[in-house]
Amino acid sequence: MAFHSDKSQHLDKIGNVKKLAILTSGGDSQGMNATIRAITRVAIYHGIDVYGIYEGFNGLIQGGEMIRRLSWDHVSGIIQKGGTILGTARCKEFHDKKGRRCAIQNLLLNKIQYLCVIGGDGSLTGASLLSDEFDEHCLTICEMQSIPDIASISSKMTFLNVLGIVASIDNDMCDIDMTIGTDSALHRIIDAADSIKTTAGSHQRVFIIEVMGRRCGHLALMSALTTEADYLFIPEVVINISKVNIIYLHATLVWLLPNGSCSSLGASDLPYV
Ligand SMILES: Nc1ncnc2c1ncn2[C@@H]1O[C@H](COP(=O)(O)OP(=O)(O)OP(=O)(O)O)[C@@H](O)[C@H]1O
Ligand SMILES: O=P(O)(O)OC[C@H]1O[C@](O)(CO)[C@@H](O)[C@@H]1O
Repeated sequence: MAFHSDKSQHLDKIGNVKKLAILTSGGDSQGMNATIRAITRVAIYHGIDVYGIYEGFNGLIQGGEMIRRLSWDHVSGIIQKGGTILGTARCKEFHDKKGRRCAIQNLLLNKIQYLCVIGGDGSLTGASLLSDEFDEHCLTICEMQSIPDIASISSKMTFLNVLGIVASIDNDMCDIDMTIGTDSALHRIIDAADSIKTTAGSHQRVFIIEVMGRRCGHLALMSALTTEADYLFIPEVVINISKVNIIYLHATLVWLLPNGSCSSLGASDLPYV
């Protein structure tokens, strides 16, 4: 493997090797590993030190062992695997400024100025806040003087570059064709729905299939179309369930709705069929 020949490319303004950290956050989605692999290897190719932050923003707030160096080999053999080798999480503390200040503190301590956040809309909102608040948090951290030499570290780290990559099965991000993970999730739903249909047909039963997608009906809509569902309920279209004509003993009646929509639709009141 040939590495980048221009050594100056990977040095920052004061001559240190650039450090890039990667984390995955929110719901896991197929393709996160391929993304981690691609970023790690391209960065290493350019002479940049790469770090993995484990368990999303939790790991960034915790620091220490949760931030570890990633080598070329660490990301070997993961391209086809679902989930994320870095682990993912939802992190309550990150919603608060105090949590994000801890995150900045750990980035300073590790001298990391480039951060790549792989996740859904929530994760990228958090990442964007981290970038916006960088100067403010640096100032507070210096004033608090809780870390030795923090003022000198902070004076050398004058910026934080944050890159967001949209990975979510929900496909709920505007201006992009498809979020990483959506297509694989769709395949899974269609496989499952196809199997359920044969049982529905054999028993003359109604099956309600709840799919994921949170407040976005994309997965439900696409899978309803491709599996010939008779009814489709999505958050984007409000339907009065009492007006839906339930056809008893319909051979393959399949409904699709994103998770969390059941109670608002009153679907729990449906008659047993
Ligand atoms: N408004 C926000 N401010 C700060 N941090 C946030 C915000 N929204 C989300 N986050 C952080 O990002 C994490 C993940 O967000 P969320 O649960 O919305 O998942 P997501 O990134 O949208 O992924 P998915 O689409 O797979 O659900 C949250 O647990 C929280 O730590
Ligand atoms: O059980 P949790 O943590 O709320 O996660 C479920 C949510 O995560 C997702 O799988 C991905 O965002 C959504 O489709 C779903 O609503």
